[in-house]
Amino acid sequence: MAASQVAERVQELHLDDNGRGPGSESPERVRNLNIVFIGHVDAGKSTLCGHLLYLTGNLDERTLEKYEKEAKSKGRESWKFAWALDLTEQERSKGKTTDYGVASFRTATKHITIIDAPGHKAYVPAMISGTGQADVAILVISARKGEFEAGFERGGQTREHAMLAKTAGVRQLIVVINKMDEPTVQWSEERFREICDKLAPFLKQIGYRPQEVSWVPVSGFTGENLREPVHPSTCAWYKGGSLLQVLDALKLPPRPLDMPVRMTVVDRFRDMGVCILGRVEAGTIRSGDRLLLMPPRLVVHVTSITMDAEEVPLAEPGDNVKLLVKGVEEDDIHSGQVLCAENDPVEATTTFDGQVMLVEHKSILTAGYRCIAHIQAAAVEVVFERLLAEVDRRTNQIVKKHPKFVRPGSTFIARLSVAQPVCVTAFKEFAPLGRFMLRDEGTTIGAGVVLRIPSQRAKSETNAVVYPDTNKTGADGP
Ligand SMILES: Nc1nc2c(ncn2[C@@H]2O[C@H](COP(=O)(O)OP(=O)(O)OP(=O)(O)O)[C@@H](O)[C@H]2O)c(=O)[nH]1
Repeated sequence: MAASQVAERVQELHLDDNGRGPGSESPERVRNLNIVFIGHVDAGKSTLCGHLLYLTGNLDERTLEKYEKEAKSKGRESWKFAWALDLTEQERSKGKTTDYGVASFRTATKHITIIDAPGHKAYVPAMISGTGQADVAILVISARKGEFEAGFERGGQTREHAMLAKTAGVRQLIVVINKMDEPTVQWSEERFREICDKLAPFLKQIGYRPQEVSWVPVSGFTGENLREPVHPSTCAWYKGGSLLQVLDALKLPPRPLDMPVRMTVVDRFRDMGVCILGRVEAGTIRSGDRLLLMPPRLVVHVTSITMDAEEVPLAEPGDNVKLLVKGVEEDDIHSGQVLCAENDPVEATTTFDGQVMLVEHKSILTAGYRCIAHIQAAAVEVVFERLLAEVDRRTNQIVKKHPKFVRPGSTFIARLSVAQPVCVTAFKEFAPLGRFMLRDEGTTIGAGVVLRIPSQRAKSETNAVVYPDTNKTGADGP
């Protein structure tokens, strides 16, 4: 699905009133929380999303019956909830999500936008775009015998997705152990614990602190423990809240309202004029504002702002919005660009120093190596110009200067250059524009944070290599 179809999808789902009418000004308005569903193929992400929409009144009986009939006619009856998000023919006939789907619902305290990311390996770039917009990730694990194991082993998407979520800066993780109803599981505490015990050390290793992770057993298919806590006659040992209760209790991430505007561009299309889809990372955008599109440095006039198919007067950090704009042509706009405050734009660069964690790579890596860097929604070719230092990940101290090569598993600092200018900032100055992921031949090989932009060295008055805040790397670093 092109991201331009997102708005149509949201409308098709008969969404509830989202409380964002013209009078709903900050700070009283209900705050939005973006949640991405990630996990191995067939873990049950789409089913879970569809069932949550149903239980929150955003998927009516009639539509569900329609999906059920259509699914049955294709021999895929059990897929009826998944069809609420898997809307393309290709997705339905294959039973696989190929691009991320978006919908939203309300809980007692929050407006929640859900992003259903595809699980299949081939669709990781779409998953990266989806995750880049999220505040919270729900890592869906199938408890079914053999399925957890297949997803968690090397090459499975459980590890890769969790790592990508961490690198994309998603601080809160909810691990949903799904398919608890399945005959090989039957709400077994032993199976639940076995999965938690295997996953927890891995999550810690990639940087999630135990207090950032919640664990919830559910059945996306029967709906147990989604809205109401699971009945003790089905599961006597689980004493925590239902998935919606856990979501309701989450703290909202801080919103940098007072910073200059930064909105990452995810897509563009034409609909009564030129439209830009993206996520506000900092500042407040009001209709009537003039912004600067970087890197091309074009002035953009915002004529209206739409969120969840409803016009709103302003957009704040964390909001995924559609801007109707004047002053630019559709062809001027590309994913990965950043809309900025006109008097304080982010600069574009083709060179930056980054601290990289090389996770999976078939051999050693040397200067001159090329791969694809995902920087916000942009995918650009990147070259490792120079290896500057190898770093001990735990202490963040340099262990070797100017290494000739680095091995898989190592953390190092390198000077990187990209084919086209990109908008990045040092991670410690503004984290949302300071992260990147590296992929080669369809595999995620590493992740990194921007340490500095060499041309800006004079400003920082130092020639020394600058590191991310050591205290922060455990939580925010790659
Ligand atoms: N028994 C049982 N089956 C489930 C549950 N959740 C999902 N399934 C089944 O698992 C299969 C895959 O479900 P999907 O929701 O399409 O999985 P997905 O993770 O979205 O898959 P991709 O979109 O391909 O990544 C379908 O046959 C579902 O009916 C569950 O809680 N219990």
